[in-house]
Amino acid sequence: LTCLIKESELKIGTQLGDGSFGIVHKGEWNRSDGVIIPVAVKVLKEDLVQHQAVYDDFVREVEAMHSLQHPCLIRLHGVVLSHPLMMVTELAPLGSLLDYLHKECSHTSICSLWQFASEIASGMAFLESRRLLHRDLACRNVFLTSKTQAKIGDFGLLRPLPPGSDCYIMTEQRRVPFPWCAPESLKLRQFSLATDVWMFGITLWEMYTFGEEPWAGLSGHEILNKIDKKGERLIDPPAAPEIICNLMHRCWAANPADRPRFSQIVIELTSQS
Ligand SMILES: Nc1nccn2c1c(-c1ccc(Oc3ccccc3)cc1)nc2[C@H]1C[C@H](O)C1
Repeated sequence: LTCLIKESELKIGTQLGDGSFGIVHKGEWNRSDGVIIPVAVKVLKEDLVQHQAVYDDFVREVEAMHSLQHPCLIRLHGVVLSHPLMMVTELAPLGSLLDYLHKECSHTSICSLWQFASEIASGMAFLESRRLLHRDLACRNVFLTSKTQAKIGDFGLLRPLPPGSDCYIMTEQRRVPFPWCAPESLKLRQFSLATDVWMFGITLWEMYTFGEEPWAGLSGHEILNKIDKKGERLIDPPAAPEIICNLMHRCWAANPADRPRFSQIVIELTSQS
């Protein structure tokens, strides 16, 4: 494992919050070359890697994540194979985009949101180019390393697409974020590059509503009924420019094949800004 970190190299500080799969602390990593790096340390929940098979699977995933380097992805520096496991990653001093939107609320300028949207699309286009799914794209899993830099995190238990197929049937009992899910994910537990695009549309909606909860108060069944049977979609956020509303609706096309690819979305968001 190329990215093993010894527990003795880590100094764990204050708790930053409760991320997905575990608690996150601020920390310092005393790298073997003597450089001290500010990091975030995700202490994974025990039950996550209980069984040896899951543990081995996870260690393989980490190898894949460690190899992904992109300016719009939170860098995974390595893991500490302690009990519980710890993931040592790049620190995002401004925390999650969701918390930032709630705190800053409408003080976040529309052009900052546009810049964040372009950066998220760019990070997702990189995952798409490696045929890797995120499966849990949402504002809670986007982090700010500065007021002008958003990075995607928690591409944690991403699953490489089975060779030759373009969708992944979800099996493990991982909790599914219903309000962010495409109809085919809710109906058939299918996840694909196109379902990541649907989730990007929901993430855009979260951004331009400054962190509102999509389909608040509805059950998975009620959401599926609305988006699948009735073809309903979330209300256009008043703060969203026409072009962003148009993009959201294309990401929410009922037929996955009609949704844009991230490579296309990046071109639209960067050429217009
Ligand atoms: N890196 C961070 N910096 C500051 C605050 N943070 C970070 C992470 C965080 C997110 C994901 C993660 O694990 C990864 C990252 C990349 C790829 C795979 C897993 C570690 C920390 N989580 C938080 C806080 C926000 C949430 O409330 C907990």
